[in-house]
Amino acid sequence: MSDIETLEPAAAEGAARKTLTEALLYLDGVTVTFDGFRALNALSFTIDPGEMRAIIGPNGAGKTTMMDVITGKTRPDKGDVFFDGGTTDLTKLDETQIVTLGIGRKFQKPTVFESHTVLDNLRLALKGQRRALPNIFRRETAAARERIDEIFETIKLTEHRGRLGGALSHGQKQWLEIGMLLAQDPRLLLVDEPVAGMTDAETAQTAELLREINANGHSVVVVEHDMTFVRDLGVRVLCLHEGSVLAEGTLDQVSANERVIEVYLGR
Ligand SMILES: Nc1ncnc2c1ncn2[C@@H]1O[C@H](COP(=O)(O)OP(=O)(O)OP(=O)(O)O)[C@@H](O)[C@H]1O
Repeated sequence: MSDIETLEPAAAEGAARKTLTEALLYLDGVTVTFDGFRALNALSFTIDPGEMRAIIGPNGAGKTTMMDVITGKTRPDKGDVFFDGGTTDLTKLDETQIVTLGIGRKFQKPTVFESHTVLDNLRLALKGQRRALPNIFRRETAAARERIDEIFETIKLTEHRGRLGGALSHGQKQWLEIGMLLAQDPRLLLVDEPVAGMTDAETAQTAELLREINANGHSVVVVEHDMTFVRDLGVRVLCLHEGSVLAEGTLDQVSANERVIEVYLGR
């Protein structure tokens, strides 16, 4: 056994872990190594059903790798990753199966179809209609139309539905993409730095949007560096560092943690 394999992180201050059967998402001892470098080091945390959680931490802390593990893009070397009260072992599923299970991911950069209308972007994303562009010309059911209207209300783009995706502002593209995720009705949304590059007003509106999505019953994990936004979310915060949990709690608790100040927030 090499030295690196013997290094286990200490339990983080403020950690409030649920048992396997209580948790929507359960990570225990998850380790990912790239060429001998530990991107995740015995990472353990849980997300409650219906919870929204913010994940912060310095560059290279392992936030992206953590999301890659949850979505099946990266396989852990060690550790457990379970969904839905321990019923589903995510390490045994591929990326498509994990999406089908109800875990949706929004990457940092918006990837809407720029040459299609905002409405067609959403139609394409609707469950069962994602296979090919010609699907958008099929007749929509009343239920699908109602769902599209609802999502437009939520993402506040109703009046922009006839515009081309490429004509939207950066913030509007991010909201449209969040709407496209919602069209798949995921139980858990993973959202990576949604407010990077947004104006202050867009940032505030995004916090409101995610709070509403969460209030509608979707669990949400948001990775973000913008502390004003994290404060606006008003949820429990997890700070990652060197691939494991450094601190967990309210934003006030986490930002008062000496180690978090030292490695991330600064004085
Ligand atoms: N495929 C890979 N091969 C080698 N090293 C990798 C790979 N992916 C990530 N890493 C390394 O693992 C560490 C964790 O990276 P990760 O991208 O998960 O951090 P992060 O917290 O998302 O950082 P950021 O805030 O900059 O996005 C980094 O040191 C990174 O260089």
